[in-house]
Amino acid sequence: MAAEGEDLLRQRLAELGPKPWHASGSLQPPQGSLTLSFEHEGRISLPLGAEPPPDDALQALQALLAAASPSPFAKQASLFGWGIYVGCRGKTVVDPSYRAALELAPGAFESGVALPPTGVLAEAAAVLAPDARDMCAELIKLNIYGPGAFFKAHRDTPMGAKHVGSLVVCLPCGPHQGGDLVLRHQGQEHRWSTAEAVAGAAAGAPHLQWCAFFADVEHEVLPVSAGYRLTFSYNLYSAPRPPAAKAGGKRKAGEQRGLPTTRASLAAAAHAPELSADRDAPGAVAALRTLLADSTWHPGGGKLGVILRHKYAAGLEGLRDNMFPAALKGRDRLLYAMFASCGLEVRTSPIFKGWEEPEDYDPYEDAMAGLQFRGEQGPLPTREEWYLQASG
Ligand SMILES: O=C(O)CCC(=O)C(=O)O
Ligand SMILES: [Fe+2]
Repeated sequence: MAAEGEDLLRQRLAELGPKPWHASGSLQPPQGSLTLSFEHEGRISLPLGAEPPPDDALQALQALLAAASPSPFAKQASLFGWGIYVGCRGKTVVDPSYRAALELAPGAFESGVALPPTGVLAEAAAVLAPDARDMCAELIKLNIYGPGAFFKAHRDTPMGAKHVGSLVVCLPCGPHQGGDLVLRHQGQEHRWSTAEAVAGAAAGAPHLQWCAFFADVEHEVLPVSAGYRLTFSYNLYSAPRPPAAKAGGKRKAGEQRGLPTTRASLAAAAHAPELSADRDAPGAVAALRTLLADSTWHPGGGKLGVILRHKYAAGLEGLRDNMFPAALKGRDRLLYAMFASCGLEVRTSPIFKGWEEPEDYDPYEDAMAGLQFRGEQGPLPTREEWYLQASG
């Protein structure tokens, strides 16, 4: 009876798909704010204007391209722990077969729109970090994608325990083709077509388009086939200001980079799509309640183990003490809500694998192969059972 109940709970948990892991929107910038000033008194006003753009707009664009440099990207040497993502900064390299785009560092330009409006932060926070008291955005760079530019699939460099995700804001430069941002997470794909968004908004006043996603979401910018696609990249932190880089690091405090930091009135995000265990996981909640009501099921108490689906850039203590459960993302947050609403005590129990293991190495599969090889008798432990044992 209890064994059947456990099977049903396992099945219901497996059926839970990923919960919100990206958000997007559009907004009209304050009038006159869509200008970028850069070196040698360069200045460009967006949008570029009629199609084809007037000569002075094209000249300004050429000057912007001349001021920009090829975008490097961080080749990541990362260590993945189970449930926890300990990011190690990799080497930053320029490799045009991986990322062909131009960029301007925050200190190299000024703009009236580099600061994302509070509304964007509040909307992004409502989806990505509903419990966060603060949310700030740290401008990383201005990306410039001309014809042929792209950025292959990657994950952004994890920036510590308060790093929630990335925000990309597309500027209304003019029509472009291609350049979709494709997000992938746990078998799901979301395509953010900046070309369509820009074209859709072109009829009325120019709009800024934005898209935010968790830091562990893989994403890729497909090749731009015509026109120019200008975006700002930001890191989002659940903190009032970005963390200062370590001594000796390239970056000092965010403010010293002249970066915008916004404290959002997050409470204003009234339409926060709060996760509710009863609404979003009714089958799993029912299965768990039935089990809990069964007096033959672990009469003296027991442990249930569920593997986190997201990766977290946090030390062990960070995830266990400071950030748990506020930092939990998407489906992990839902699971927490579900267990807590049934009166269970919930905690994280980190499980590590070695530094040398490849990213897709699964210690469970390895251990099971070992057991089978040795001809062990009896049913093999489930993944959850094995991890629970392994974590002590
Ligand atoms: O421009 C975009 O849409 C994405 C940029 C990006 O992925 C990055 O800067 O890491
Ligand atoms: Fe990225």
